[in-house]
Amino acid sequence: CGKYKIVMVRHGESEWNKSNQFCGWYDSALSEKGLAEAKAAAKALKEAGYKFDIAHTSLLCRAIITLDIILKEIGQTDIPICKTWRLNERHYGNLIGLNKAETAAKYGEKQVQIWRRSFATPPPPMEKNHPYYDNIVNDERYKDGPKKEEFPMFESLKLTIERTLPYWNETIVPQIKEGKLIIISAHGNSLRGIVKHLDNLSEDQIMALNLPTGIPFIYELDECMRPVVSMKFLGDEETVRKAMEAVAAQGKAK
Ligand SMILES: Cc1ccc(S(=O)(=O)Nc2cc3c(c(O)c2O)C(=O)c2ccccc2C3=O)cc1
Repeated sequence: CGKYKIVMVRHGESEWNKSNQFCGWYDSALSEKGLAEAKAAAKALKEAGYKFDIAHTSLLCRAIITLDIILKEIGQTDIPICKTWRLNERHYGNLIGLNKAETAAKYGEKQVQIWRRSFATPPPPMEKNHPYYDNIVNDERYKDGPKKEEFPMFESLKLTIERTLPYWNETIVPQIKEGKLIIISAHGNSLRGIVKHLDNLSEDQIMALNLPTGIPFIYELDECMRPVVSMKFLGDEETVRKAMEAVAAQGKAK
């Protein structure tokens, strides 16, 4: 087995996921289903009996509340919680708030297909007249970063990964090496950045990987931070089997 372990979990459905709207840095709450997914993740972690030393999460409440539900369930609400914009979901720019039909109507099906398949092509920047511009850009939760002049108005998956990995390498890895048992509660695309890095996945491989929501997974790492166990899902047999099948099937999807 590996020298080190780390637990990660992708938060569940948000209200804007439910209404099929691009969410990104908009602070959409967990839906009832998303809360239930957090509770299921919490039960799985309680079963597993991990004693965490520290937790990391984003500045968005859907990830923070998922973490809170987990820590309450396992009776570890006293551990330090580090919140960082670097674990935020990808910033979908001017698409934030649009649903599928509005996106296609505004930018065309062809452009949607290009964005859908690309690693480095960003969505259009959020404009000053965007309905949620002030809500996001002027939120005081960003007082400790990113700097005003570097505040993203859009992110490709590439840009998202490039701002998540420094946090992994400079903050989380040293804590793992100190022997801390860590839990990360974050988002589909920020967790993709960590998984891509750990398993040395290609751009195509990581774009094909949609992490299941509300199912904690473990990485066991050797002393050089190389995975000896990758993405081991936690939960009842049925949940774990379905998650593994879902991830395996994506890898094959052409
Ligand atoms: C809110 C929403 C819009 C479009 C869809 S989709 O059925 O067309 N599928 C889809 C669409 C996209 C994407 C996607 O993964 C997807 O499944 C993207 O990743 C994406 C990234 C940056 C800009 C635009 C997109 C994007 O339009 C699903 C949900």
